Amino acid sequence: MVEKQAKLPVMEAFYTIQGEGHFSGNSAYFIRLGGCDVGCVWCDVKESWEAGKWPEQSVEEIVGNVLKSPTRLSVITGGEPLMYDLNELTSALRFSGLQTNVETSGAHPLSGDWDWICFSPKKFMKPRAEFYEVADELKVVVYNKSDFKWAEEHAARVKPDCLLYLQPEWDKSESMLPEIISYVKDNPQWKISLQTHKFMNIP
Ligand SMILES: C[S@@+](CC[C@H](N)C(=O)[O-])C[C@H]1O[C@@H](n2cnc3c(N)ncnc32)[C@H](O)[C@@H]1O
Ligand SMILES: Nc1nc2[nH]cc(C(=O)O)c2c(=O)[nH]1
Ligand code: SF4
Ligand SMILES: [Mg+2]
Repeated sequence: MVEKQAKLPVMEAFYTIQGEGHFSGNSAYFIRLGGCDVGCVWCDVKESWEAGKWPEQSVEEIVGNVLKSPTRLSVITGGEPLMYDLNELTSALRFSGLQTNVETSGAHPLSGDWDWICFSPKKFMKPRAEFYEVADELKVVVYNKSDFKWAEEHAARVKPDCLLYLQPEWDKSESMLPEIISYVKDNPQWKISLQTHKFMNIP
């Protein structure tokens, strides 16, 4: 019997520098899967939302492209990548010696074997309870002052060793970055994550 291979809608796949969070500054190969139903009003990749717009690729094709780059770090993002069962993709990536990192809102069931889970919960769709157990990094986007209290509610639920990041919403940076700086000085368990790729003008 021939096993059916999973196909996934790939919006784009690119070799760049991880711009955000704990791995910021590391070279990384990004795989951006199309499709998201979370609906964040400030989402910086709204064109990803409609899954049907993007060509489907087999796991073999996806991994083959990653291996053309010299990096050993893969980052699966979207869209919301966990709208799909990612077991097959992550096993193939790991089999090829790649580190598997994911960027997720946690609004869909967890699948896949991950070396690093960046959990970025959203007000627009309640995250699932399992993500608090597995998150390596909690990355809360700060859009207004009420988001600090909201961030603490999630921080109270993650594992004690989960790293805590506040990331300014890109268009609100001018007003919110000073607030974030002050908050982190008063609450040093938090760190700042900036979208450094946007300053570097890279993908
Ligand atoms: C585009 S999302 C894709 C992955 C997943 N859907 C999620 O939201 O985590 C990648 C990261 O960018 C963040 N992000 C999206 N729009 C942003 C914006 N306008 N400013 C700052 N961060 C943003 C998200 O919170 C998430 O951490
Ligand atoms: N360079 C770079 N770093 C990133 N970190 C998270 C991103 C994402 O959109 O998931 C992202 C992205 O789009 N580009
Ligand atoms: S969950 Fe992620 S991809 Fe989906 S709308 Fe929110 S920021 Fe955008
Ligand atoms: Mg991005």
